Amino acid sequence: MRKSLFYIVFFLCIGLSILGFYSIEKHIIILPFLGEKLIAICMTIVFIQSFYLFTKKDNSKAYANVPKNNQKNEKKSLKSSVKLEDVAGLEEVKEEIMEIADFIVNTEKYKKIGAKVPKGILLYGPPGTGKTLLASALAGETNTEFIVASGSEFMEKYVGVGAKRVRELFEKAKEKSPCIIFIDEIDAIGTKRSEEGQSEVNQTLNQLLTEMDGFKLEEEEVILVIGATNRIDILDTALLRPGRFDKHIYIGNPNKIAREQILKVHTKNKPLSKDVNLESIAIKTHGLSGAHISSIVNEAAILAVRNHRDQLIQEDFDNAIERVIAGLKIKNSTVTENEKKIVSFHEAGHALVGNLLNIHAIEKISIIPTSQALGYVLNASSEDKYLYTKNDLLKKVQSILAGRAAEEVAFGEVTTGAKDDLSKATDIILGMICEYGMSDLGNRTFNTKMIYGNMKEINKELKKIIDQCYEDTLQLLHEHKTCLIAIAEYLFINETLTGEELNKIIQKYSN
Ligand SMILES: Nc1ncnc2c1ncn2[C@@H]1O[C@H](COP(=O)(O)OP(=O)(O)OP(=O)(O)O)[C@@H](O)[C@H]1O
Ligand SMILES: [Zn+2]
Repeated sequence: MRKSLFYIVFFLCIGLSILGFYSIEKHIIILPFLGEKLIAICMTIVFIQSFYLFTKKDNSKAYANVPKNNQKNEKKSLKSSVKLEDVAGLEEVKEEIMEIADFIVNTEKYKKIGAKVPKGILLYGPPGTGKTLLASALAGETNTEFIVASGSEFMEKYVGVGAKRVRELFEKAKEKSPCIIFIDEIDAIGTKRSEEGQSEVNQTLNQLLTEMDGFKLEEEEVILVIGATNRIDILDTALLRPGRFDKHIYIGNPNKIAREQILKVHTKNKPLSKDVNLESIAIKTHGLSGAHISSIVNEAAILAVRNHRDQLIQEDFDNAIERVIAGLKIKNSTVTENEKKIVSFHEAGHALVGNLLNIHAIEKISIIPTSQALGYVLNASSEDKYLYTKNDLLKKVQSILAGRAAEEVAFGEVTTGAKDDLSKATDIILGMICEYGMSDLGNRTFNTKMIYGNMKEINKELKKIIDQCYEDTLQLLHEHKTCLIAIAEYLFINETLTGEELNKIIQKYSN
């Protein structure tokens, strides 16, 4: 509106000036009010407007280089045909997703009672584990529009373009409500904001935060934003706050049972020969993701065609596994059977000692490799504790050393797998000696200078405490060796173990 008024005045003034000059030149009166004064005013206005037009920062030029289809960021929304039955394994996650589906389908029910419908869910975990698949299954189950975007497509070298695209994305979503926006690789826009530089990243993230805070939805409108990332650790904490992505769901690599289920889903429409044993394929694909398994099945089918067979045989799968694993070269992607056995004992040791010394409730034990470790014990979050007795700390050290001790009890020798454990145990004991006055060196602290001055005594004390803890742990594990073996065997076969299953095994063997 303001723009058109600008041009009306501009052309009107040009017209009047031309008419004015013409009438002066020809000595005729075209318009009675068109005197020299008015001509001068019109020319001044034209001059000012032309000056403005030439000097104005031309934003449209900046956008001109942005590829045409991106300029409008035309996002297609679509109905997803994926259903939860297409997502194999991930039983607990599926349950959570079904609860969220109920929020979307029966919004009224929740709004009536004053319950807030979740705005954002963050799915995080290693690549290829089915995050995208889950989001589209949620859209499929609820029959809602599904808008897919990727964090990287909001990143442009032109400042402001990313923010504009985020705005357009949400406008589109409001039109399509009820709708699910899926933003893959959200870390591309959601990294921690920097003080200076990277203003494009900052602006785009700020826009996303504003949109999520502000989506002022009409009564019947429902928009759910699902973000996916492999790197939750680098996300800006502002994104994870309540009201934004406040629900975080971890999606890890599948265990053996889940891998077998994924194999079943992906071989459903493929002719398999009788010799194909999905369980044995599941065992051989330890540490691989759902995406890897899907490509193994596809590779096996290609091999069958190449060999002029109309059925997939076990050999096709074995060769496909080799090819996929060889092509991966990912650290920890798969471990040998022997390593898997050692890791089973190592993690069983941590879990058993943690339980026997009553340190913390255990939620889950896993020997599925991640990029950080070959296995892990996940503690159930208990209430925060700020004060520890000397005995608490010694027990903690024992549970940390229990991985290595279990290796020694089972195999008579230790591996390099306890590197991190040793460094954690050392840190705790150094704290006991130098910060908390909990050693035979007395009720005192040591500052850095003093540590250098008393290095020998501190080292001696450290060795004494850590050796004693290790001895105690070894003894405890020897006493409960049958139980240790039972846990390790269960882990070896099933790859994951819940706290409940662990308690059952311990109860069975400790009587
Ligand atoms: N649980 C599963 N059940 C069935 N198929 C799966 C499962 N997990 C992964 N897949 C297969 O792997 C493919 C890739 O999965 P998806 O794209 O959902 O992974 P992602 O976690 O989003 O990966 P990224 O983090 O790399 O984006 C899927 O299309 C599917 O074929
Ligand atoms: Zn360990």
